[in-house]
Amino acid sequence: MPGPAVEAAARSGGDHHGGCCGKAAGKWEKTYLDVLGICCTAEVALVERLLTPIQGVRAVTVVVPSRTVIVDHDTAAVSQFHIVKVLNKAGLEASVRAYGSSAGAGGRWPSPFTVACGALLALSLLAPLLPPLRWLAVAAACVGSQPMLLRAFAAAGKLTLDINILMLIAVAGSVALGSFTEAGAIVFLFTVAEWLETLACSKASAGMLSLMSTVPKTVVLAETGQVVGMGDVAVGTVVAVRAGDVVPVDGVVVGGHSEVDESSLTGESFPVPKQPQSEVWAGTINLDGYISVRTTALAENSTVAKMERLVEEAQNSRSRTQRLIDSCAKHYTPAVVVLAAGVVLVPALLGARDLELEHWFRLSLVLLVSACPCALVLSTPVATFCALLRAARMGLLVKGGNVLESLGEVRVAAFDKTGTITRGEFSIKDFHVVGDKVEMNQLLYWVSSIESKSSHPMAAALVEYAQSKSVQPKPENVTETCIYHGEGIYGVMDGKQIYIGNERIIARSSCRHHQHAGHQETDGLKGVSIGHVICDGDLVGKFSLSDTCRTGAAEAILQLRSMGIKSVMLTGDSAAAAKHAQEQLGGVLEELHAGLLPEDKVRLVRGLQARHGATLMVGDGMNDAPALAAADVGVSMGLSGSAAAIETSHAALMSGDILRVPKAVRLGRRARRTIAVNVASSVGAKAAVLALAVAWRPVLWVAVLADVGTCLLVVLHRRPSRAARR
Ligand SMILES: Nc1ncnc2c1ncn2[C@@H]1O[C@H](COP(=O)(O)OP(=O)(O)OP(=O)(O)O)[C@@H](O)[C@H]1O
Ligand SMILES: [Mg+2]
Ligand SMILES: [Zn+2]
Repeated sequence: MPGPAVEAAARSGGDHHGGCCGKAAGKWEKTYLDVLGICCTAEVALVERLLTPIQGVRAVTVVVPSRTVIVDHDTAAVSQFHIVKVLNKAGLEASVRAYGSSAGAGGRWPSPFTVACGALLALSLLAPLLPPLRWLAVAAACVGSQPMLLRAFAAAGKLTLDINILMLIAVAGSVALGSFTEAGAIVFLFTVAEWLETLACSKASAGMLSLMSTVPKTVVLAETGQVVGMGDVAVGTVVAVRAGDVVPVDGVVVGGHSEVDESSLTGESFPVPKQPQSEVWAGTINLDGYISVRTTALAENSTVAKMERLVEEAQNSRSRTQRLIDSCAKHYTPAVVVLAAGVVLVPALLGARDLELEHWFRLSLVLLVSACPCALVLSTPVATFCALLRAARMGLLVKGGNVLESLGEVRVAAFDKTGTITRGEFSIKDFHVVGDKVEMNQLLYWVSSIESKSSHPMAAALVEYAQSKSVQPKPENVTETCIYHGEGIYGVMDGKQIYIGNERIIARSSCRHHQHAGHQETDGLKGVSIGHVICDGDLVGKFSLSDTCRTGAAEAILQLRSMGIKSVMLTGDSAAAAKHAQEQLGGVLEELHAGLLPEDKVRLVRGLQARHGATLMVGDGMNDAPALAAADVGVSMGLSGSAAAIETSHAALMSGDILRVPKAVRLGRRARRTIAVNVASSVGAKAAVLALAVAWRPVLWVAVLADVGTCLLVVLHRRPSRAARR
């Protein structure tokens, strides 16, 4: 394992950076930094203002709940250590996260400032015995506020009003009022709370998917045994993967047999058997056996790299609630600071003196301390961050906070049949020629060669069936193909125009004498899907295939029903096949819609949204993309074909376990509840402190305790519920 190198998503070849900005095509790197000094979104503005102007920095992403800053920069123009220096000059305690290590290495122990502050404060409590000791409280405040001073100056320099400035004013105010102990207590409370928050957040960021850290940087070429760097591997290269190795690339097995642990991607820990033609993914573990794999995607385009980028972007995409809170927070802080100033200036101008003025001054300090909406502003991102991570660990990639919120609001679930409710592994029940124009082997040769061009689950079954009759498909002899979603596939072979598909494709092929008589001989088999082969306008073959429902499909639909969510099936397959699946499920589905074209699915999803509200659609990412995009939450299932699906759907379920769908809805609901509790407690605590200050008397350290206490509560209030853990 190479040393802690930062993820080098080196984009090789004609990198689009080389040209456009006229710089030497540098090596773009993503540096992950732990920045302990981040308290809440107030510091996000500060970090962005510090880093964005640096020459060579292309993008800065701040993930507040894990105190992670991800900087996309050109190493030729700016080194990661220069970036760290800029952040540390502002007292943000930044460090480069070593690759694959658990994040947040720093912050294990309170900083020496905090310990010294605590010790001095404790000594100052002996002041009744020895009065001069009370000055130790001021010393405690000065020692403990070192880090705050640095950040306050940096924030002031960048004209951002952040918690450090407010706290310093409050400390200075209480020293001015002669309550030294209170000044020391504010600093001590604040720095201890910061340290505890850092501990909690480093645990969270340790969970941050650093999947890429599991992917090796070198590969072994299969034919020469030579070890080469990942950057030199082109698509189509055959690499060797020995037992115990981590699969280095996405690819297709071309030789050997083994079992692979895909839990890093799907969250499912049972080993999956792999043989020639099986797909394997980078980041999964080759448990036993030796396989040679033909690369189908380069390192940074691998599914695991897409997953990692997706989780990062998801952390950064703010949900509707969060945007609302952040915009309120932006106005809240300056408004409260102005109010705090007014609360002391007005009485002073009206001639208030001594005790009365002191009361107003204390009240204005309490207002100041309550001015930073830390807890409120953290309430959404922390809960969202943890929920997204938990989802990713169970193989569900959710694209951001608002998708998570929508998951929590779902009222109806629409399921695609093939590959979603059913395994999408068809078996051929019957395959025969019609008429005497074409004999069987010729038919099998045409069908399997043309179907080799289709990614439809039925196509694989038809190709396999032909091979079982020792007919080898020759896709290279297919001179033209066209996929008709919802109908079938068209291909030209040996000068013949061949259509393969369902009823609709017969109409499309303007098949001359299609008699409906054909139905009865194959409809006998219950619930099978019927396929037709038309060659130059003549019906020359028929076949029927059937699929089995996934285990757990009925259970998943029942669980959704127990959560008040109704389930419907939308399928392009025939009504017989849909009814057959419904019987296998024990009739749990409330509605069946069959024989749909992809655009029909979109129309039906919109109908469900209009009738019931938030709609969840679960389908395979390929031909259900429009319906998945139309739903409030479109979940694509299955690891294969997920690369495309990840782009089009709102969430990608990497495993085939349909029981994760109700689990995901529960996760969304739980995240919404946590956010509501966090918002209520942070607003409630501030209101209580202010009410106490006005009604009784303003006590500064209570205000600080309330502020940092609710921050801590929000950060710690993330226990995964038993349900979500199950
Ligand atoms: N490559 C193909 N070969 C043969 N028939 C096909 C092919 N593609 C589609 N069809 C026919 O068109 C019908 C609809 O296809 P479509 O992919 O829209 O739905 P589906 O995937 O079968 O079902 P679902 O909508 O539940 O996923 C299929 O049921 C099948 O009868
Ligand atoms: Mg389909
Ligand atoms: Zn804050």
